[in-house]
Amino acid sequence: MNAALVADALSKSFTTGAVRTDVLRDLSIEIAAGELTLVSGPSGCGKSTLLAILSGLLRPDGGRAFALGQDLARLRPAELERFRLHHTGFVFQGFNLFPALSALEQVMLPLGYLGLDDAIARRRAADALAEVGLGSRLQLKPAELSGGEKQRVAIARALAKEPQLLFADEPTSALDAANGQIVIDTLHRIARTHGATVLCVSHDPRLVGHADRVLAMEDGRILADRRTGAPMPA
Ligand SMILES: Nc1ncnc2c1ncn2[C@@H]1O[C@H](COP(=O)(O)OP(=O)(O)OP(=O)(O)O)[C@@H](O)[C@H]1O
Repeated sequence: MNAALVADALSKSFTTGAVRTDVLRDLSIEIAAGELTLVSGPSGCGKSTLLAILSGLLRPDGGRAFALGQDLARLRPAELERFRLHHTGFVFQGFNLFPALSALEQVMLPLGYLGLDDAIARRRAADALAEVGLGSRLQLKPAELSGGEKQRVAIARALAKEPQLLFADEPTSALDAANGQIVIDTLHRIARTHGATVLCVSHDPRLVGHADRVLAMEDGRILADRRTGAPMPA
């Protein structure tokens, strides 16, 4: 398999006071390139922790995490930062937008960190916003956008970097059914048309039918792993 992400016997615990919680227990999984993989499971089962380790935000206690063939533990902090800047995009539940910036400026910002010149960044950002259906909303600030539109700005911001890896943590949980549907269709289309590997963590059952593959997690382990044969979104 052409694996973009590999978890190899990952373990992770958190200790708060005298209480130790084993969050991941000897978890191994390979995530194929170019697919939308959904990690589902009850609250607290370790989904976000798995995503944080595979995206290099968090170090495991045991086992290894590989992204695009790179053993993340072997990267020094600055190298890891560069790897994440160049190869990964993130979409979070809370959108993480800057209140004072327009949709276009939000999307341009990380392109500036990548060193793109202003005109190229502007064009790429406008293209990404058009791709998520916000071509006519470029100048609006977060307060002027609906929840679904804000999440689509966040997706455009991740997409404009043209990352090989896109991580989404509960991207639809703050949205109503219709907007949640648009967001998941958009993520699915990104996986198909951009060849990006999308790893999405959610306990939203609406998402299951839209993923290529669903990993059901419980108590720090993968309990079930199934392909869904999801249709290509329109
Ligand atoms: N930094 C931390 N310090 C202490 N405990 C933590 C930390 N991060 C996560 N945990 C604990 O680890 C467990 C798993 O958390 P995680 O966020 O991975 O679960 P989840 O499946 O994503 O849950 P949810 O669906 O509610 O977001 C929880 O019990 C949580 O309280």
